[in-house]
Order: sequence, then structure tokens, then C-alpha cells
Amino acid sequence: MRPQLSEYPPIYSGKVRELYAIDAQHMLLVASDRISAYDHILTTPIPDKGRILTAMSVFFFDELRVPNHLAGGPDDDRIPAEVLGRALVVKRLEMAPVECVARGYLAGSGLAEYRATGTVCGIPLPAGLVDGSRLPQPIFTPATKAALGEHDENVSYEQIAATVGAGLAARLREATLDVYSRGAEIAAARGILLADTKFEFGTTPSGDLLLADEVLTPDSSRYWDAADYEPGRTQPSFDKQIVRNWLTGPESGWDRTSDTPPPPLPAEVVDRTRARYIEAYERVSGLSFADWPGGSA
Ligand SMILES: N#Cc1c(N)ncnc1-c1cnn(CCN2CCOCC2)c1
Repeated sequence: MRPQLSEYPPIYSGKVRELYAIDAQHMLLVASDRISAYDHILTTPIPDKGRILTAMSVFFFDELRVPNHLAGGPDDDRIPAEVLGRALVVKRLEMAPVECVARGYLAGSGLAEYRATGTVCGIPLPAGLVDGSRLPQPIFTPATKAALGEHDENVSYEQIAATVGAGLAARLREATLDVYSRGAEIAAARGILLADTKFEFGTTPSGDLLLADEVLTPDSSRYWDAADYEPGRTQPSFDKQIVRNWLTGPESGWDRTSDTPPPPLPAEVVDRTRARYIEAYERVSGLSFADWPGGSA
């Protein structure tokens, strides 16, 4: 008999995920069907988004064989039925206070910083790079964790070393670049470019460094379709472009520069977005989402 979610005290609620306490050593990491766009959490959920992104994390945890915080499988008996397929039992770690970002391409805050300084997190880059340029090699561009609703602040490696110590900083950089590079290689072989990603790591009482949180999902990474890749412009998001285009198009009636929240999404936009998440998972993993636990089936 599976427990009720209400039996687990809530610990943390983020934009699209929550953490609950199972016991002194374990937590339940729950991914919701919520989707964000233009710094808003939309009122319309994307059915199965939580299950699809949980499946993606589990694929990469398994495929990359990186020491991680998983303490059970997606059908672990400690997972309540109401969140089966979109929740994972994880080891409770001492989290490093660092957003461990790897960038293989120039976009977002990295592009903005490069345009202003020619560097990202103090790392000098070649002149002449444009929006979407592939970098000569992936770079570690850490950030400090921002309060909910705020943007993380890019910081230098030296600042991270001053915060967490030189030894842990070096381990974080090495693990971040290793996992990103291998994950991006797997995705690229299947026509999906992982432009950048954000990892979180924690340590066990014995000092082991484990990869935590979610791994190489479209919420923690920029997913681009290699077939549409064209440096020199903003690349379309593999998973969110349908939503973005509708929100900024004439049909939504929404002005993203206003303070008004985005309107609900039409069913057609929801359906197409769900299909994009499933396509991303099945292309990257080579697995069928129909085989993943939970859902109405
Ligand atoms: N994963 C993990 C983890 C762990 N394995 N042990 C202890 N703490 C954490 C933890 C606590 N907060 N965060 C920030 C990321 N959150 C993830 C959930 O959703 C909200 C954001 C991670």
C-alpha cells in the first residue's frame, strides 16, 4: 500500500517542483505539470510534463552513470500513487550553494555578459561570437542561487572557490563539464542540441559528491532542434517555442511588457507542447514514454 502525499511534510516549493521529507535520510522530489514562460508560471498545466521530465532525469542518471542522489526507482514503494511517475525518492544531501552551469553555446545571460565584457563569468571568449554561437569548448559558468522568482547571478570560478573552498569548487567544475559534455553528445547524436544546463550537487556525510536535483531536462537546459540551428539569431526552444509564440502572437491578447499575467493556453497549444516534451524524451533516450510509470493508463 503506497503512502499518501499528505503523510510527507513539505520542505520546499519551487516554480515547478516540490520537495517533501520522507525520513531523516530521504526526501521526495516531485515534478509538477506546471510550465513557466517569460518569468510567469502559467495557469494552464501541460499534462504529463512532470512525468516526462522525471523520465528524462532518470534516463540521464542511468545512462551517464554519474554518482547521484537517487535512492530508489520510479516505482519505489515510498512514492504516493498520486505522484507516481513524476516523483523520485532521493538521498538527503548537504547541498552546495552553487548553480553549476555548463555552456556549450552562447545564449541568454551568457550572451548578454559576453556582449558587455567579452567574457562569461570571467572566462574570456573569442571575438566575433553571435547569439547561438557554439563555444570552442564547454565552459563552467557558475551562479549563485537566487530567491524564488529572481534570476541567478553569474559569478566567477574564483568567487565560488572563495565560497565553498578550492577543493569542492574544482570537483564541481570537473563534474559539471563532464556530465554536460557526455549528455550533450548523446543528445546531439539524436538531433537535439543541449546549449547549456544547470546542475545541483550535494555531499554525503562521508564527503561523496553526488549529482542532485534534475538532470539535463528542458527545464534545466536549453534544448534546440539541430535541424533548426542557425547562429546569429535567438534559437527556437524545442519545448517552449509553441507556448512563447502563442503568448506573443495576436490570438492571446497578452502584452508581455505589461504587468498582467499570461492568459490560459488553448487546448491545441497544450497538446502540441505535451507532444514536444514526449518527442524530446523519446528522441534523446530511445525509449517509449508509454512504458513510464504513472499516468491515467
Ligand atoms: N535535489 C535535491 C536535494 C537533496 N537530494 N538533498 C537535500 N536537498 C536537496 C535540495 C533542496 N533544495 N534544492 C534546490 C532545488 N529544488 C529541487 C526541488 O524543487 C525545488 C528546487 C535541492
